[in-house]
Amino acid sequence: MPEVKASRYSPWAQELESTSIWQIAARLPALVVTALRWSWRASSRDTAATLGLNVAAGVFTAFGLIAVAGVLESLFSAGPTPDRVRAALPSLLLVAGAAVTRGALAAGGGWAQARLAPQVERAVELELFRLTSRIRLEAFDDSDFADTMYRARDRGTREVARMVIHTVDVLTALIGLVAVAGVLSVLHIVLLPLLILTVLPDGWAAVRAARIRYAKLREMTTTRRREVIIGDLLADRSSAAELRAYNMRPFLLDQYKATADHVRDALLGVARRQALVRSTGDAVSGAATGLTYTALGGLLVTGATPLSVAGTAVLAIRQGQTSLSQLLSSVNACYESGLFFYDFLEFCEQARTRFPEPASRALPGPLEVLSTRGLVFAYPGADEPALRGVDIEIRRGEVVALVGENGSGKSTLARLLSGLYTPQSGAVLWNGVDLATVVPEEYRARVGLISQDYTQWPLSARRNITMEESSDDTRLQRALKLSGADEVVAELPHGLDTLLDKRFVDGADLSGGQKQRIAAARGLYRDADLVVADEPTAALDARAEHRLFDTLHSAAAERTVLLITHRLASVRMADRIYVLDHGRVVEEGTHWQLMALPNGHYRQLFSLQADAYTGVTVPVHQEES
Ligand SMILES: Nc1ncnc2c1ncn2[C@@H]1O[C@H](COP(=O)(O)OP(=O)(O)OP(=O)(O)O)[C@@H](O)[C@H]1O
Repeated sequence: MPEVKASRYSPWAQELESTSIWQIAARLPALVVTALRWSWRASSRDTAATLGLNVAAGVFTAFGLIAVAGVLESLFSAGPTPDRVRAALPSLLLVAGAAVTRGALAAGGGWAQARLAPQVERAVELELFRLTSRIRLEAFDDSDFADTMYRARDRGTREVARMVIHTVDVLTALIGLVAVAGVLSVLHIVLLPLLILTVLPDGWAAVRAARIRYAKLREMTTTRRREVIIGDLLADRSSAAELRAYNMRPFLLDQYKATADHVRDALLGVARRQALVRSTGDAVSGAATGLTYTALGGLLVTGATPLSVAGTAVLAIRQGQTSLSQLLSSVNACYESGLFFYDFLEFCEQARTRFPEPASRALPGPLEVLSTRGLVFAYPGADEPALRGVDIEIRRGEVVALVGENGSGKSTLARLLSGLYTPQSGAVLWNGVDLATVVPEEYRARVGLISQDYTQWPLSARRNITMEESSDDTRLQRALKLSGADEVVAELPHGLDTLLDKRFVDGADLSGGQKQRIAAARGLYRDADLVVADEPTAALDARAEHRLFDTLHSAAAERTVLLITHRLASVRMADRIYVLDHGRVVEEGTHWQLMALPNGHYRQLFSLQADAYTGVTVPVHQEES
C-alpha cells in the first residue's frame, strides 16, 4: 500500500520537488519578515538583542580584520624591525580590543538567542492549539487538512525561532565577507597551532553547552510527554467531539499553558547556564587570541619567522572562504527552515477558514421540541452525502430511537443534533430556532452526549465524569448508580480520585465495558435537556446493558432521550422509532406500527435478532424485484 510505505514527509518532499529553489528563494524574504514578527511578539527585547548583538559582533570581527591589516602594513614598512613592531602596537591593541568586544557581544547575542527560542516556540505552539481546538469538527475528516496540520505540528512550529537565528547568521556572514573584500590587498600571516589554540576553548564550550541542554531535556522527558499528550487532546480526532461537547477547550489550554510554562522556564535556565559556559570559552579564546598576537610579535622581534607575502595571501583567502561558507550554510539553513515554517503559516491560514460561523443568539429556553428540516450533510471529500434530507422530531420527555444498518447515517445525525457538525443544507431547530444562529457552547451545555467513540481523558475518574472542576455530589452519585459506573469506581485503588491513565504512576486502566460505563455516567451527570446515547451499550455485559436501557427510559421523565442502538429489543418501548437507510428516513413510528408493515425494514431487522434469541421467526415477505 503506497500510502503506508510513503514517508511521513512525503507530501512535503513532493512539494519540494515541484517547487524550484528560485520560487522558495523568492518567498524567503517575506518568510523572514514574518518569522521576525512572531519573534518580536514573543519577546521584543530578546529579538532586538539577538539581532543587534550578533550583527555588532560581526562588525567587530570585520573591524578586527581591518586592524590586523593595519598591523601588517606597519610590519611590512621600511626600517628596522623593532621600530616597525613599535609602530604596529596601536593597531595590535585595536585588534585585541576588537576581539574582546566581539567576544562579549557574541556571548550576549548567544544568550539572547538561546532565550528567544523557547519563548517563540511557546507562542507559536499555543497559537497552533488555539486553532486546532477551535476549528469545526468536520475539518478533522479532511485528509489534506490533516496532512497540513501534521506538518505544522511536527516541525513547522519549531522553525520560526530557527528562521530568526539563521537570518542573523546570514547578516553576520555578509558583514565578514565585506570586510575580507576590503582588506584583501593587505597581507598577513598567523601561526597555525596558536590559531587552533584560540578555537579549542570555544569548541569545549560548545560541547559543554550541548551536554547541559541534553541533560535537561532528558530530565524533563515526562513533563514534555505530558505536554505532548495534552497537545494531542487539543488537536486529535478522537477527542475533538467531546472537547467541544463538554467545552473542555479553556481547561485544556490552561493545562497546556501551565506545562509549557514549566518547560519554557527550564529551557531559560539552560540558556543561562549555556551563556555562562560559552562566555567562559569565549574569554579563554580571547586570551588565546591575545597570546597568539603576542607570540607573533615576539617571533617577529627575534626575526625567527619571516612573513611572506604568499602566506598572508593564503590567510586572507582562508578568511574569505570561511565567511563565504558560513554565508552559504546559513542561507541553506534559512531555506530549509523556511520550508517547514511555510507549512505552519499554511496551516494557520487554512485553519482560519475552518472556524465555525459566528453566532450570537442565546438558546431559546428549555427544550420543548428538537426537529430537523431537510438535513443534508456530506463529509469532506466524500462522494456521497451521509444524510440526504432528513426530517425528524423529538419532543420533551420522549424517548426517540434511531435504528438502521451500519453506515446508514445514525451517528452523523446524532452529531448534527448535538451541534457538533454543521449541515450543508437544511437546519436543526431547537424550539423552532435554527441552531446555526445559536452560540454553540450554550447549546452543547444542554446536551449530554454518550458518544460511540468516547474518550478516556487522562484525568481522575471524578473529572472524567463531571468534565468540570466543581462537582455536584448528588448528581455524581446518581449518574454513577444509573450507569453502573459505581461498581467500576468501587474497584479503583483511590476511588473517584484515581487517575484513569496507565501511562503515569498510580494510573489505572479500565476494560472496554468499564470505560463505557464511565462514558455513560458522563452523559447522565450533565444537567442536560437532551441525552444523546449513541450505541451506549456496545461493550456492556448483559446485566449492565439492561440496567442502562432501563435508566435511559426512566431518564426521559425529566429529560429527552435520543437513543441509537442495534439492540432492537431495547427500542420497543421508544415513543417513536426512525429507521434510516443510506442517509434517509425510510420508516417512522412506534415498534408495533413498524412491525405491522409487511415488508418493513425494521420488521426485517427485528425478526433477524428475535430469531437469534428465540428461534421463532416473524414472517417476512421478501421483496419481489
Ligand atoms: N469521519 C468520516 N469521514 C467520512 N465519511 C464518514 C465519516 N464517518 C462516517 N462516514 C460515512 O458516513 C456514512 C454514515 O456513517 P455513520 O457513522 O453516521 O453511520 P451509522 O449509521 O452510525 O453506522 P454504525 O451503525 O456502523 O455506527 C457512512 O457511509 C460512513 O462511511
